[in-house]
Amino acid sequence: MPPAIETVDLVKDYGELRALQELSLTVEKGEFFGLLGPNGAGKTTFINTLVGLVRKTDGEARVFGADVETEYREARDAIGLAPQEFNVDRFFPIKEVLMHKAGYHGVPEDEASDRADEVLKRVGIYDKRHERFDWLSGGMKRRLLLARALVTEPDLLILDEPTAGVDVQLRHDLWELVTELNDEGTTILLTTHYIEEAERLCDRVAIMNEGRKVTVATPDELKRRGTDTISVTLESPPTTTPDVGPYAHEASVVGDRLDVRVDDGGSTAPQLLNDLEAAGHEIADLEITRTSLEEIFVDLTKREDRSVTRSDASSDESGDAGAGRNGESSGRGRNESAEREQEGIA
Ligand SMILES: Nc1ncnc2c1ncn2[C@@H]1O[C@H](COP(=O)(O)OP(=O)(O)OP(=O)(O)O)[C@@H](O)[C@H]1O
Repeated sequence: MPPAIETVDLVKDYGELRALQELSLTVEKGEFFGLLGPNGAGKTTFINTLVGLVRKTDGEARVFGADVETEYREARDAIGLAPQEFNVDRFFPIKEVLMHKAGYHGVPEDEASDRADEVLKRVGIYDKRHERFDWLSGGMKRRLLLARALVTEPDLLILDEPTAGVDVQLRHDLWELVTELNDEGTTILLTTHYIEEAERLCDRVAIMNEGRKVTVATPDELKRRGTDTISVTLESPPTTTPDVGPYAHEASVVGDRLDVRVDDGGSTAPQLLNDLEAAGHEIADLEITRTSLEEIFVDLTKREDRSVTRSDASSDESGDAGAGRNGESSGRGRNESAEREQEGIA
C-alpha cells in the first residue's frame, strides 16, 4: 500500500524565494500527522502543491501513489481540503455549495444531497443548510469548510489551521470530530500554530522552518529532547553561583534561587542537593519544571537569516509572486479552473 503522502526532494520557488527546499516527507495511511512551523515556513505551499493549486518547481509528490501533477485527478479525488482562508461561494445556500463540490467530484445529485445533509449534521450546522455563507458566524464558517472537505468522503483530510480564531468549545468539537474521522481510517494532515493541539491529536509531527524539514518525531519523542530545570530556593542568597557537577548544562542565581538545567530532573535532584549541602548551602525549597513542547519548538525554529533564495530563478515562474496567497495560475484545463472557482481560488 503506498503512503498517503510521499514527497521526495520537493522544491517550490516563487520567483527568487525558495519556499520549499528539497522537502522529503512521508505520511503513512491512517496516520494523524501534524505540520508545524512558524509563519512563512512553507506549510500552506506544501499543501497547495499536493492539491494542485501550486505547481512544484522540482522533486516528486504523490498522494496514495498518484503523482499530483501527472495523475492530478486521482490524487485530488482522494483529498478533502479545509483551507485556512474562507474561500466559499457566497451566493448559494451552503447545502448547495456542498452539493456542487460533490457533483464536481462525480457524485450523482441525489447522493450529493444526502451526503451534504449528513456532513452538515456531522459538523453541527444542519439547521443552517438554507443560509448563505455570509450569514454564518465565524465558527460556523469553519465548520462549513470542514463539511465541504468531507462531502467527497476523502481518504486524506487536510486541515490548514482549522482552529485559528475559534472559541474553546468549537475547538474541542473539532478535535473530537477529527479524532473520530481518524479512528474511522481517514488519514489526516493538520497544520497548526497551537502546540497543544498537535500534542493532543498527532501521532507524529514534522517541524518545518524556512521551507526545510527540521525534524519528524512523535510529540513524546520531541518532549524527551527537552531539558528540565531544577529550581532550588536557598535559605541565604549565594554571593556567587555555586559549583555544581558536570550533570548541569547551566546554572544561574536569581535572588535566593538557584536554577540548574539538567537532562533529567528527577534522577539528578538528589545529587544536586547533596552537592549543595556539602558546599554549605541550606535548602528551603525545590521545584522541577520540564521544558514544554512549545519551548522545544521555538528552539528548533529559531529565526535564521530569512534570505534563502534560489540562484537560478527562471523567468517563466516569475508570475508566481503575483498569483496571490492561495495559489497561482498554472494553465490547467477547464475542470481544474472550475474547481478553483468553486473553492474561491479563481
Ligand atoms: N503565491 C505566492 N507568491 C509568492 N510568495 C509566496 C506565495 N505564497 C507563499 N509565498 C511565500 O512563501 C513562503 C512560505 O509561505 P507559506 O504560506 O507556505 O507559509 P506557511 O508556513 O503556510 O505560513 P503561515 O503559518 O503564516 O500560514 C513565505 O515566505 C511566503 O511569503
